[in-house]
Amino acid sequence: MRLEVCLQKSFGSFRFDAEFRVEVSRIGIFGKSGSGKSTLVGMLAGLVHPDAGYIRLDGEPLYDSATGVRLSPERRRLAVVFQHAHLFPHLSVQRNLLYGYRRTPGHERKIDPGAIAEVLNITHLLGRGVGTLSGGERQRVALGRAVLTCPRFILMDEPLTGLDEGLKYQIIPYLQKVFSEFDIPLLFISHSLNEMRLMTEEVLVFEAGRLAAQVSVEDLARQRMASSQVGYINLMELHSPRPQDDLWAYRWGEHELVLSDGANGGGAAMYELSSKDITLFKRHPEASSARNLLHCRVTEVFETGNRVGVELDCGGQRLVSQVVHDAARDLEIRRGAELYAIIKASAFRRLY
Ligand SMILES: Nc1ncnc2c1ncn2[C@@H]1O[C@H](COP(=O)(O)OP(=O)(O)OP(=O)(O)O)[C@@H](O)[C@H]1O
Repeated sequence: MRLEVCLQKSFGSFRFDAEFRVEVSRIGIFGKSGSGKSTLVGMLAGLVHPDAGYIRLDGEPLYDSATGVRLSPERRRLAVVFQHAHLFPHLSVQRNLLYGYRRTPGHERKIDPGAIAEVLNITHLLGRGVGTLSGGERQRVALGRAVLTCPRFILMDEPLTGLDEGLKYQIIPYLQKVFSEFDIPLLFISHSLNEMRLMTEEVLVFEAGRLAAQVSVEDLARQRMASSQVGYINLMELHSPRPQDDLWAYRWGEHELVLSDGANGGGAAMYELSSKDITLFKRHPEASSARNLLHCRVTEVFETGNRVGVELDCGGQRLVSQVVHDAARDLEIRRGAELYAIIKASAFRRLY
């Protein structure tokens, strides 16, 4: 997908004014409350009328103030999923799901309703009224309904905000599966960095209606490290745990990691580990209460506020740690240096 945008819009003293071009299929829109994220979504979807500018999708103008093109929301063939699912309360889950599908011309219907219901794990809910659904189930139905219209891309405006942490992380694997299996481009709005990292590749950062940066999601995570209380969050997908005393052992590249919070079921689980919870040693420490001692090599050193960010290669796996400048000097941290990283079993937090 190629999306080219140049838009201006004023609401009283607020002015949105941005120009960008993206060619990846998972785009993030990141920014504080009031920075203009929903205004952009509204203009892309055709729900908010811009003052001037253009929107081109794969070269086709959806809006162009210079030539007078202004496609209606239906003709843009984009789908929007909002924070609140906006399901039709008088229709069953099945009829909600099929609402857009039935209105989509036959030759554009590329996705089987049964397949999407299965991926979203809502097959058992099809006969139910939507009033009986949990928040997470409602969002899965809303996403299914959007996907079944076979849109050219899906705009998700803070779809997980308002759900509690546990529920949010239960839904993310479903979202990931939908977007990888059905190959639909995604524009995902959130002010959660973790959500961005799990859902997108490239991020447009908005500040007060202006595009402040267009960066890879990894660069965004590093840039935010200094201002975040939790530093850099290492996201680690771990598989097939093995019980070890009352802890869990996971193979991780050439190493084995020992965690106190092991996943039941044995499938893939996503963990987060803060850069602040990794202690570095220059030499092998003889004994430690921490259960994880990893031999690693420094692959990159970068400044992050008044700390030094240290990217490590730990037996083929990547980890980002952080130290103060004095510690970086004592440890003689530089690219290629060999170090030991120590991590407590309790430092890993399971997301899903
Ligand atoms: N229809 C409108 N009329 C007047 N002002 C509006 C309208 N829509 C948005 N605004 C203003 O435009 C600014 C940007 O709003 P917008 O909803 O785009 O921000 P946002 O980044 O999506 O915020 P949030 O994260 O809180 O949803 C805000 O100051 C908002 O009050």
